[in-house]
Order: sequence, then structure tokens, then C-alpha cells
Amino acid sequence: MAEQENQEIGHKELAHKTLLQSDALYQYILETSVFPREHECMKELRQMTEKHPWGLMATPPDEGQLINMLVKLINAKKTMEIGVYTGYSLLSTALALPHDGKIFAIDINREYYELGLPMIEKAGVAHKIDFKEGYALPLLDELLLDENNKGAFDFVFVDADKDNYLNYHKRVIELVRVGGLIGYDNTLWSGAVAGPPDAPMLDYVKQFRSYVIEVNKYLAHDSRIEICQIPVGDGITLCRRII
Ligand SMILES: C[S@@+](CC[C@H](N)C(=O)[O-])C[C@H]1O[C@@H](n2cnc3c(N)ncnc32)[C@H](O)[C@@H]1O
Repeated sequence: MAEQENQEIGHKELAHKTLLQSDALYQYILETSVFPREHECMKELRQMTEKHPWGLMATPPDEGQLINMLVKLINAKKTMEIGVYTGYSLLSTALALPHDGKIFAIDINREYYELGLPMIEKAGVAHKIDFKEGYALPLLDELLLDENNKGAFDFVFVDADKDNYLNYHKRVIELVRVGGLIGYDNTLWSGAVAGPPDAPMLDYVKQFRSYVIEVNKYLAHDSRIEICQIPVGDGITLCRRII
């Protein structure tokens, strides 16, 4: 019984990430809005990633579509991604950027990135990506040593270790320009943020739940930003820097 409850509050059968109650509705959104528009190389990358043992880590296709739209709406040219994995959100960003746009992309694991790289190359956007293998925190600190990087980024997508989100925010807020956007992924954390701490939940959900709650509280009261919580995928909090 407990195991069954666990599955019910986690990602549905671990087959996809969505907070929608009905799988049929999610499928409807994908089939009517996302898949007909999905770039051929994004599709290839997504299908390859779905077969990877950690495939569930990837940004889901409806969220990828949202990121692509946001990057275009704010006319972003210089962006950053923290947590690349095989590159689904990276490719959706790269495709939205102008030809001379740039993404500073960070991940501790280059092998993951290299799995998706052939599809990024096929899409003709690999030249926009500056991939850095390493831990994000020291790389952000290094960027901050150069005054020219402060306020230089139009968009930053944060999708790595949840226990560091607050540390990332303290740095990224200085790197994004006023009027620019930061997207923090997984901020609804399978819905566990709204449930009691002793509710049945998958181990990894339990492990990081308090960090996600802490960052959500912080963002809600940070006067340097306006925020908007969007229940797409596992929840993305958009933060627009205002001062
Ligand atoms: C959820 S996945 C990213 C998914 C990706 N955005 C996508 O669309 O497929 C998280 C990634 O963060 C990376 N990561 C975890 N901790 C990190 C850290 N401290 N610094 C940099 N990358 C990290 C992992 O290697 C993993 O590839």
C-alpha cells in the first residue's frame, strides 16, 4: 500500500514529468502543441535520452517548448545553463538564440553532454555553446571575478543539484542583467513541497524536499526579482531581475 502511494505522489510511473492529474491531458498537450512543432533534432535527442538510464532527468518536451519561447520573447543573446545532462533544454535554448547567440553551459559530466552533441551539431547550433565541465559553484565564482560578466546574461536556466539552488541564486542574480530572466527548475518537486514532510514519497524526493521549500521561500521574498511559478514539468520558477 505504502509503495503504491509512493508511486502516486511521484512522477507517474516514472515515465514522464508532469504535475497534470491526467496522463491523457498531458498526452493531448504533447500531441496538439509540442510534437508538431518539435525540431527534428530535438526529437532525436529526446528519443535517445528517453532510453538512457537517467532519462527522467531531462527537461520534458512541453517545458523545452516554453524555454524556447521565453528565450525568443526576451530577445536573449547571452545565456547560461547550469545542469546540461544530454542537452534537451540546451538545444531548445540554442535553437531560440540568434546565430551569434552564446550559452555558457555547465555540467559535472561531459559524457552526458557528448551523448546529445551529435544532434546539437546536426541542428547547426553547436557553435553557440561554450561547455564547461565542472562544479557550477566555483565556475560561477570565477565568472564573478570579472566585472564584465556582471549583468551580462539575458537568461539563466538552473537545473542541477537542488541543495545548491540558494547558492546559485546568490551568484546568478549578479550575473543576469536587470530585466533578464532566471528559471529555476523542479520547484514544485513532484508536488511534495505542498504536502506534509512525513507523507509517503520517493527517497530522492524526500532527500531534497526541504531545500526546494527553502529556495521557494527565499525567492518569494527576494525584492530584487519578480517571480512567476509555472506548473509545467516539475514546476519552473521564473525570476525577472528588477534591480
Ligand atoms: C536534471 S539534470 C539536467 C537536465 C537538463 N537540463 C536537460 O534538459 O536534460 C541535472 C544535471 O546536473 C548535473 N549536476 C549535478 N550537480 C552539479 C553541480 N554541482 N555542478 C554542475 N552540474 C551538476 C548532473 O550531472 C546532471 O547532468
